Amino acid sequence: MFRYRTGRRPSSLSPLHALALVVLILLAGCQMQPPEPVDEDKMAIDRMLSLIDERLDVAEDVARAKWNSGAAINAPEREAQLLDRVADEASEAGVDEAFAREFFEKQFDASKQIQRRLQLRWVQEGRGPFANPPDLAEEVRPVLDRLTPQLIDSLSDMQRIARVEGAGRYLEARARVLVQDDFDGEPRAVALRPLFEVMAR
Ligand SMILES: O=C(O)C(=O)C[C@]1(C(=O)O)C=C[C@@H](O)C=C1
Repeated sequence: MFRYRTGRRPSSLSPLHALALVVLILLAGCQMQPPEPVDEDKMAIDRMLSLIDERLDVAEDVARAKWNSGAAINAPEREAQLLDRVADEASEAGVDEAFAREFFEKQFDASKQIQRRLQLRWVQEGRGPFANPPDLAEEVRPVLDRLTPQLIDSLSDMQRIARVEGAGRYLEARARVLVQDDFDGEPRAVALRPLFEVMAR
């Protein structure tokens, strides 16, 4: 038969010991919290990620324009032109030129990955030309051109935040929320690589 046992068990903690234990657990908990960037830095990281996502989104318009015109996905002369501008604007903004260059090269690579994967899909589907493709020179590239100075501005924030403890961890967590993961997240990983390389974990 079930019997409720009364009386103190020999191993019971005294109230003082219990309190000390609670304080110790709380202290350990505080120490285990990984360091986080301050709110202002978090907002700057979110802004950077949103801009990267916006730029990746433009790749589909580029792919549609090129699908109809038959232009090559790789456009090295356009990349060179953009990189010249990036170098000028980066040095004006105090952003390390090599960092800015590497960052934009990876954005081009990510865009080309998306364009190739989309066009491959359209080939497999036996797609014809699009009815209303966007105009590459008049409509699509100007969108990318407007993003360039904003991205450079954001790179200057990233350069400042790079040594902040926990910035890399925050970047990683927020990237999963704010940046598209199309095509198994490969273009996203490519676009973010230069940031992960500089961010403190
Ligand atoms: O403007 C184009 O033709 C694009 O394909 C876009 C873009 C870019 O991301 O800026 C990507 C790849 C090209 O090699 C050049 C530029």
